[in-house]
Amino acid sequence: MSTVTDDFEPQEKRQNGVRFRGPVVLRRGQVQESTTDQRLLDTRGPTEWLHSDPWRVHRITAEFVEGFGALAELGPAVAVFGSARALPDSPEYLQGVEVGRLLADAGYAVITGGGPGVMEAANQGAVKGGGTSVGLGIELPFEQGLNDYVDLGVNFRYFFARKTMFVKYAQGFVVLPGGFGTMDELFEALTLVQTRKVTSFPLVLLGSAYWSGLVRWLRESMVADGKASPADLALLTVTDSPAEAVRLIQGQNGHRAADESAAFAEKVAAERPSHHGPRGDGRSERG
Ligand SMILES: C/C(=C\CNc1ncnc2c1ncn2[C@@H]1O[C@H](COP(=O)(O)O)[C@@H](O)[C@H]1O)CO
Repeated sequence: MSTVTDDFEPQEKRQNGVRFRGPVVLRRGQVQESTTDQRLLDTRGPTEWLHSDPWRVHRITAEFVEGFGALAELGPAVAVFGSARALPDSPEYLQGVEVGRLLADAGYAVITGGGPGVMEAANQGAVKGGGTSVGLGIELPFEQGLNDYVDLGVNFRYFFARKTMFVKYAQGFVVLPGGFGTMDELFEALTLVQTRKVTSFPLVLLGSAYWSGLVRWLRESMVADGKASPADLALLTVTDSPAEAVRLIQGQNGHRAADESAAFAEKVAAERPSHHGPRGDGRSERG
């Protein structure tokens, strides 16, 4: 028989092997060792999950609604991606802090995946620069929670809902060295720009030593083999300088985010108390 309760239960949290589901605390054998994404995608699981999928749509919708609601008034923002495994004294972490700070200086809110490594670094930089530090966390089997530098955080169960938020609320991506997660985020954005689903969306790769091998492969294999065009490759810019990365973002956005921030703040103030104004950045709506 199909069960609908799971689709409306509150967000789950896990700490030291204990699972918290709203007011419910689960220990030992009661702890369910899978995430919502796993249960949605796992066709080998008990059939109740398959029958309850139609009801799950409500929870997916709620995740979009909560994300849109939390980020609607963010103003100009840039997403920073990179390895969850970068250690605090690594060059990547230090560059993440620097780029987060410079983006904040330039008037951008900084959006990350809210996790450790480069995400934490960029959030730390945003805080240091006096900017808005945003983390869009994801429920993972080895969940670590939002890093301490996230000031505005939203936790997602579904990767696809979370990914929509990055593209919808950022004006560009700065991508530091990373693994599968970083590649996923980079190539999703590349595909959206290539197919003109998103326009004027700078994609800056920070760290030429790491990225040049990938760019070479894209040019010498993918483009050479006719699987993408040289113009598609030109959508990516590689730099070693966080300052240059921010300039590239500003250049493609056509104006300084600080100007937009001020205009946006005025617009929001004029529209209070409704708090439901448009994005105010002059860009078309995404997602
Ligand atoms: C693996 C570790 C922690 C995992 N925690 C994460 N929290 C939030 N977001 C994450 C996490 N891991 C991956 N992501 C997303 O993918 C990108 C980084 O993945 P990569 O494979 O490390 O490149 C990142 O931008 C996130 O959006 C700690 O050991």
